Amino acid sequence: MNQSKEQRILNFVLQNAVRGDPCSVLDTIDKYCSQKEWAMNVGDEKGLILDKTLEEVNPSVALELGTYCGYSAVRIARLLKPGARLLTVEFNPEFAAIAKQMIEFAGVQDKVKLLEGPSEEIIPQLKKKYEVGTLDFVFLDHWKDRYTPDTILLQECNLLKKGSVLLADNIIVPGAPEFINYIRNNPRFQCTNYPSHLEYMKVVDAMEKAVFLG
Ligand SMILES: O=C(CSCCNC(=O)c1cc(-c2ccc(F)cc2)cc(O)c1O)c1ccc(O)c(O)c1
Ligand SMILES: [Mg+2]
Repeated sequence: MNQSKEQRILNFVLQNAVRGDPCSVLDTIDKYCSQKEWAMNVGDEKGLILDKTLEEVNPSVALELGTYCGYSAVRIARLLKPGARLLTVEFNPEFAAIAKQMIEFAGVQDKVKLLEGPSEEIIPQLKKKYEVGTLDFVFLDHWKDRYTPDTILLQECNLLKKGSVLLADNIIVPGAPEFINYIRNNPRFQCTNYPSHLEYMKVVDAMEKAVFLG
């Protein structure tokens, strides 16, 4: 059976990146996806916005919604302080299997817990089943029409505290208009827009940061 694009990306990393070196894994994925096959990783340009936000927040507990091949999980985990951890949620079992191998090859598996299933089922389990108190940082990069309901669910589950930071990918492409309307008109969030480009393309995109005010 012919391989999926995600399997081809993983194989290219296994054959060309340095095991245990997260930066080498990121550079290798970016090289493949800009030169051979486009894929929906946050990428190198928006990845810098993710890096800067993480350096500001320096989270102890981070959540990612939408793991895909594990590019942003590796990107986040490489910047976490000792003892900090990332929980990443992936709905698609094929993507989760690829991401698991990608995370292990990069050597960040001790910092990352990959949770397979729909975010709406996993978020309500975070406190009891995954021993989460509150989340310092949340990266939204899954179905764009889930950004708003999952942000509401995070609040309902008391997973956000004053100062928790949400960072959302793809504000313009594919777009998350109802999320932007919700979060910018919600007095409990302080929002900042970061113009950028769609990964590996000249197409305009943006990220949105939203700080929970408590
Ligand atoms: O992972 C998923 C769903 S698929 C990945 C979402 N991401 C995108 O769709 C996505 C798409 C594009 C893009 C595609 C075609 C274009 F022409 C242009 C842009 C770019 C991105 O950066 C993206 O992130 C998931 C996880 C957990 C759940 O609980 C759940 O329900 C779902
Ligand atoms: Mg994205």
